[in-house]
Amino acid sequence: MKWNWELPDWPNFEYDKSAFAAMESRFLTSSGILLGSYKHLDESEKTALKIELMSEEALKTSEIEGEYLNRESLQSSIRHQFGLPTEHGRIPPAEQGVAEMTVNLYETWKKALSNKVLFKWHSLLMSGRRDIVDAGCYRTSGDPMQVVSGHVGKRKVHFEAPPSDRMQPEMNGFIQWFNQTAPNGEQPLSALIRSGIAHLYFVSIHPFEDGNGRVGRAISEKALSQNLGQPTLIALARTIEAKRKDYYAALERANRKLEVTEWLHYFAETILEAQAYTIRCVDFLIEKARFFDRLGDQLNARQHKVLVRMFAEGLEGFKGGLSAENYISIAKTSASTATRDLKDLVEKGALSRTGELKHTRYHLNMQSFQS
Ligand SMILES: Nc1ncnc2c1ncn2[C@@H]1O[C@H](COP(=O)(O)OP(=O)(O)OP(=O)(O)O)[C@@H](O)[C@H]1O
Repeated sequence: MKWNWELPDWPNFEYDKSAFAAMESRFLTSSGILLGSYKHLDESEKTALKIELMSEEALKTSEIEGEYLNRESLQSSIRHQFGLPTEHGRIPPAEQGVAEMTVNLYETWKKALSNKVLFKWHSLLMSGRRDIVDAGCYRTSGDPMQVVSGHVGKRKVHFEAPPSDRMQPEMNGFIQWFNQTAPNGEQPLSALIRSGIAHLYFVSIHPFEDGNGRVGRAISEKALSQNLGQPTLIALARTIEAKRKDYYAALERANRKLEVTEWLHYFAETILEAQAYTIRCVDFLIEKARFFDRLGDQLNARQHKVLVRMFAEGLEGFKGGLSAENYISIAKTSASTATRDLKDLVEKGALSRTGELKHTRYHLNMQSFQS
């Protein structure tokens, strides 16, 4: 059976456009909501959110292929590139590279795609990799480029990409398609369809020796930013990573045909889910600001410190809730003071309490401050 790029109509992808009208309009509406909420944040909160979401994306896009990077180094590197103070010392090359690529993607979203941009991203991603022969250029190896899984003897080939000598013409075609389908191009496409085709089209060519998934996800985010007319902080890689198997399965079902409605459906759902996460992050920050506005002068220094620490855990919250022991260790106080402080926080509606005796746990009571 042939791969998609071996079919006579390659790369003319087909799909049922009408199947995406509702999702496209949901995407645009939610983008408007996001923008509206974002305006409620002050400058320092906006910066914190930007750094947090960008480093999470950099972390997760690497994790998809099993590369586990250091979160603090990523954050530090991103902060540094935005000219913000950092505490971290030397940043390892892998973290530095992906952080630089993430910032470049954010800052140059408007620019047309080109070989040069892709080469730059690739060389950044390959920073510190001595095993890569073709860094910052398309692959040249005469060996087949395959996506495989399993150990030797039980290897399964999920996909084989076009041979290396086709890379430059294939990529010229891809780049031309990407720029032509931009909102200001000759054949504009809607956001979700364009972003989804861009990803599948790019990973089907698989032009680099390594890093194709990461560059492919960056391309999809660039497409979304261009269609929205502003840089997105969409948690795409985070959402893909959370259901990594679905991602591989969706690609595998799509790579032998040019009818891509099913793939686009998977990808559009993923983008909407990613966008919903970003909205929750913004809402969380707004809620946090309201929470402290409301309670600020009623809190003692220990209570304030512990609540700040709980909020630092983000949307996922303090795993399993906060215990009295956690309070004692964060506030550096005695058991009796912790008991009194915690009781007071529950009475003030700042925390809710679950469990009894040594299983007692405390959770941020965000809902109680919603108007
Ligand atoms: N069946 C498939 N058909 C086409 N593309 C696939 C398939 N399965 C996986 N892929 C893509 O190939 C990528 C892996 O490509 P590659 O071998 O270059 O590793 P990588 O570049 O290190 O990946 P990543 O950037 O995600 O870490 C996946 O992330 C995915 O985007």
